[in-house]
Amino acid sequence: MRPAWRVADVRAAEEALMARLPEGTLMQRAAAGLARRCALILEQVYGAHVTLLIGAGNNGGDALYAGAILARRGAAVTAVVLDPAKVHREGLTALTQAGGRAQDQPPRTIDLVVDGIVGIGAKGGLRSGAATTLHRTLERRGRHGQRPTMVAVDVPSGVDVDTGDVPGKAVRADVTVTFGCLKPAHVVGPAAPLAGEVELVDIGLRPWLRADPAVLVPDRADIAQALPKHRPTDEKYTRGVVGIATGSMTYPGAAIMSTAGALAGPTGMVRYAGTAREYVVQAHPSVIATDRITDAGRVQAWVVGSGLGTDETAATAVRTVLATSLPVVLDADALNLLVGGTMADLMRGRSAPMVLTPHDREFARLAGEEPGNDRVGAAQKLAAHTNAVVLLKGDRTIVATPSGTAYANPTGSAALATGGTGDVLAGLLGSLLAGGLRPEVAAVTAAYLHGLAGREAARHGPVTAPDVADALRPVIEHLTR
Ligand SMILES: NC(=O)C1=CN([C@@H]2O[C@H](COP(=O)(O)OP(=O)(O)OC[C@H]3O[C@@H](n4cnc5c(N)ncnc54)[C@H](O)[C@@H]3O)[C@@H](O)[C@H]2O)[C@@H](O)CC1
Ligand SMILES: [K+]
Repeated sequence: MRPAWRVADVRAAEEALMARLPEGTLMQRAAAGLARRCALILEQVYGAHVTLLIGAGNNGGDALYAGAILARRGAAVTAVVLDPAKVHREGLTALTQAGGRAQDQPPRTIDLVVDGIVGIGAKGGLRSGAATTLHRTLERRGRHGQRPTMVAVDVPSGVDVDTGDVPGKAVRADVTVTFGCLKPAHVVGPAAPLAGEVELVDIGLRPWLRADPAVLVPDRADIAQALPKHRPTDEKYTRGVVGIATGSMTYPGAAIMSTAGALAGPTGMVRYAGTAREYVVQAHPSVIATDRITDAGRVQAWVVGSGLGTDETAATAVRTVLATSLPVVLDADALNLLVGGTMADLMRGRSAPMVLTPHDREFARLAGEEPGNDRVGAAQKLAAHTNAVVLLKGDRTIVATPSGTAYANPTGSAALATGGTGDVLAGLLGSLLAGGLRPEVAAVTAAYLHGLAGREAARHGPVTAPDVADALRPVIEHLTR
């Protein structure tokens, strides 16, 4: 897992580390890493036109020192200083001594922009002067008429570093070069896609980061390790049998899609219980189907909700599943049925794992308020309140546990914003729970695989939920090979 830390924790670590080093060491390390990446992007530094956007703090200092390194290698470096009274003096001197220059407007030709407007000292959206300069800069073109490459220093300026919120205008970077550790804005919220590709430069900070990370990001190896490995001695109950209680005569598609998600997972068998049974068996002949949950036979986890509707039959289904001592995924309509009343009591009384999978509107109904600007905090709060793992869907899906650990999924894809893909996710998650994964591991794994499957499906054109379900098996196979 790749951890990301909040600003206060980064500052504390930097202070502890800086106390043992000659002044300016960290900035030199940061600038060296930044210049190295810019040089890689430019391929040929000599003769390249580099513009530095310089704000009032050390973020600008990093950019100025990196600019000095590039100027010494023959780049034409121009610093556009937003507030000359508050510029990083030593950095500016280093730049001019290396042959760079400072002015208040962007030059005509720009191959590469270094965004040193603001870093972890940011408050609110980009200020108006900075936004105007950014706008002008983005109108410029490179030596070959191309759009300039944007490299953000530490974070794209204008984002809220701790929450990943984007309160106003902000830089959209192609590459962000960050120092010491990732910050939440790189991995959650609307800020995450603005960071582009994130490169982490080691400045020796890691041993000094003593606080718990704000959020953890799984990578391929984590997911490959989490996935159950099949053994020759396996039978269906060691692989996990999952029960699906979704869909209805009105919404049979939800039942078919959640079953498809479950079948794509590492399950030994899928049982279905509900009024859409005939449709499900037609679409998936290997599924054992009954009308009622109580007749379903032995399962090791339940998925309930999507397409059930909210009538009495649906409420009975949710109640019946919650009354078992099995792990449960509560999705879609089940979440709406949880709002208020006896369901909440049933949830509180359970000791078996539960995973809630809301999108924003379902979250708002459940929590009584929108997820808001701090999606990690919101998911953590709902998880603590419901005693369930919460998987808050989004471009960067968040998984939060009742004890406060949070994960951000890095494989999100706009392709997944289409009807029925949530059903596939819930089914897959159920099959991972039935396979014995801890609920937060199952949720993180399901989100990751689902995102990869969405990307894979999108390579062949517009994506439908069946495409995502179909893409899951090869994605899982590839990952575990
Ligand atoms: N603290 C350290 O040890 C290190 C810090 N480094 C760099 O220093 C940065 C932090 O430096 P600072 O603490 O000086 O803070 P910043 O440089 O991030 O920002 C502070 C300045 O930005 C202005 N500002 C705040 N919000 C703004 C907004 N929304 N729009 C426009 N301007 C805004 C403020 O007036 C303030 O003067 C890091 O992000 C990193 O780039 C690196 O050199 C590595 C070491
Ligand atoms: K920046």
